[in-house]
Amino acid sequence: MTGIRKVAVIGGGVIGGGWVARFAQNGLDVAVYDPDPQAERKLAGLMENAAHAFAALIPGDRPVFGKVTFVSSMREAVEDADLIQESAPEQLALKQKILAEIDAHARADALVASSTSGLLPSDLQQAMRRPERLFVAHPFNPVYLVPLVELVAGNATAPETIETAKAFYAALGMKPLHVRKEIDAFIGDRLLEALWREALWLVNDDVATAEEIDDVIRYSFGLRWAQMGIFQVYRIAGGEAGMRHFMAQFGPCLKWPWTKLMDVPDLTDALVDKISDQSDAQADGLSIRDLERIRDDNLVAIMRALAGQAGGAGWGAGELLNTYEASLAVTPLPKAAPDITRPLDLHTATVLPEWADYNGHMTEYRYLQVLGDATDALLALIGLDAEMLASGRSFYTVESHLRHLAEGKVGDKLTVSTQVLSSDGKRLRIFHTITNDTTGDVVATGEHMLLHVDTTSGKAVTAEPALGETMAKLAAAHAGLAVPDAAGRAVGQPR
Ligand SMILES: NC(=O)C1=CN([C@@H]2O[C@H](COP(=O)(O)OP(=O)(O)OC[C@H]3O[C@@H](n4cnc5c(N)ncnc54)[C@H](O)[C@@H]3O)[C@@H](O)[C@H]2O)C=CC1
Ligand SMILES: C[N+](C)(C)CC(=O)CC(=O)[O-]
Repeated sequence: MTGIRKVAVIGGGVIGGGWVARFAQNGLDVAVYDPDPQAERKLAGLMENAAHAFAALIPGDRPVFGKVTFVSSMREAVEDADLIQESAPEQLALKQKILAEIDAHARADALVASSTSGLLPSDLQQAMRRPERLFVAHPFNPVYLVPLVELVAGNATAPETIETAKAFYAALGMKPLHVRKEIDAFIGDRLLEALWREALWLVNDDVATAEEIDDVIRYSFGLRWAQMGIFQVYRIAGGEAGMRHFMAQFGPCLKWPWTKLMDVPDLTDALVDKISDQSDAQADGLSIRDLERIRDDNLVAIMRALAGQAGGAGWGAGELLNTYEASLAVTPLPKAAPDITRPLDLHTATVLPEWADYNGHMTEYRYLQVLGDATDALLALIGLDAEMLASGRSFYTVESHLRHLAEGKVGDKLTVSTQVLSSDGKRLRIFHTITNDTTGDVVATGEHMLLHVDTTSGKAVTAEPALGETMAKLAAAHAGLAVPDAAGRAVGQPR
C-alpha cells in the first residue's frame, strides 16, 4: 500500500489525458492543470474512449471512478496531491520550470513523476529543492491500456521514491520496469527510435509508403512482439540450437549495410508533406478518435486473448491483466454452507469480450464452458479435490443436453443454479439453469449425466462410502423439488 489517493496531472494532452483516465478508473481523485482553453474538451473525448476500453478490458467488478477536476492554477492542482504526474511538452527548460513550481507548492511528502520520453531525470531535478522525490515514469500510449511504465531515477532521487513508485503503478494494473542505468530515451524509446529512423529513410528514399511499412509491421513481427520480445522470438528462430545458432547465422549481417544506423533524414518540408499526405491517405477519412477506438478495441482483444493463454494463467500482458483483475475482485464474504434443500447457486460468470461471436453474442461453446465450470463447482462441493484425483478417482461427463434460450451479451453477469435430479452412487444426473442477473432471464439450461470413474481403468465405479453418502444426501434433498420441464427432453422438431 502506498497511501496515494489524490493525484495531480500537469499537462492534460495525449499522455496527461491518458494518465487521468488510468488514475480515475482505479478510483483515484485527479486534479488536472493545463493552460490550453481547449484542454477540458479534448480530455472529455479521450475519457469517453478510455471508459469504453476499460469496460471491455475489465468486464467484471471495476473500481468506482475517481473524481476528475480541472483547476486554473498549478498550485491548486498540486497542493493537496500525494503524487504529481508532470506531462507537459517535451522541452527541458519548460519542464524544469514546471517541476520547480510543482516542488514549491506540493506537500513535502508528495512524489513527483515526469512522463518525459527521454530527458534525463538528473537534468529535470536540477531546479528542485526536494529533488529526492523526482523520478521519471515514462508510459506508452494509450496510457489507460498499455501496461509498461519505465521508472528512472536521477542522481538525487531517493531509492525509496522508486520503491513507492513501483508499488503505486503496479496497483494500477501496470508493469513498472526500473531502468537501472539513467540513459537518454530509456529502453523503449531507444528501441522505437531505431525503427522509426529506418521507416523515415524508407519513405524518404521512395522504397515504400507509410502504409506499406505499417503493413510490414502489423502482418509480421508486430504480431510476434505483442506476446514475445525480440530475444525470445530470435531464440526460436535459431531452431533447435537456439540463440547461439541464430547469432552465428545472422550476427555477421549486422555489419552489412542493412540499416541506415545513426543517420537521420533531414525533416525537410517536402519530407514532412510526403509523410503527412501518405498518412492522411492511409487514414482514409477516419478521425483520430475513430482510430483511437479501433486501436483500443484491438489492444483489448489482444490482451484478453493473452489472458486466456497458458491454461488460463495468462501470458505476458495477459498474465498481468489476470493479476490485476484478481486484485480488483471484491473480497468474497466467508461462504456459509449452502442450503442444500434448494437449487445450488455455486457459480457465477461475466460474459467476456472474447466470448462474443460474429453475432455479437456469447458464442455457443462458451455456454458449455459456463455449465462445465458450474459442474466443477458442484463436484468440489461434494468432495472432488486434489486428494481424490491423486487416488485415481474422478467424474467424467458422458452426456449433455444444452438449450440456448437467450443472448448473452458482453458484460452480462450470469449465475448458474444447479439441481441434482438423481444419483445411484455411480451416476449423477444434474440440471443447470443459467440466469442473467440483471434481467432475470433464463439464458440457457444444461442437463448432464456424470459418471464416477476409476481414472486408471477408465471404468465407472461405485463411489467410496463417504462420497456416495454425500451424493445420496444431495439427491434426497433435491428429490422434493419440482423437476424442470426441460429435464429429460430430447431435441425435437415440431411438425
Ligand atoms: N505522445 C506520446 O506518444 C508520448 C509522450 N510522452 C511524453 O509525455 C509528455 C507530454 O506529451 P504529449 O501528451 O504527447 O503532448 P501534448 O502536446 O499532447 O500535451 C501536452 C499538454 O501540455 C500542455 N501544456 C503546455 N504548457 C504547459 C504548462 N506550462 N503547464 C502545464 N501544461 C502545459 C499543453 O496545453 C498540452 O495539452 C512529453 O514529455 C512526452 O515526451 C510519453 C510517452 C508517449
Ligand atoms: C514518440 N514518443 C517518443 C513520444 C513515443 C513514446 O515515448 C512512447 C510510445 O508511446 O510510443
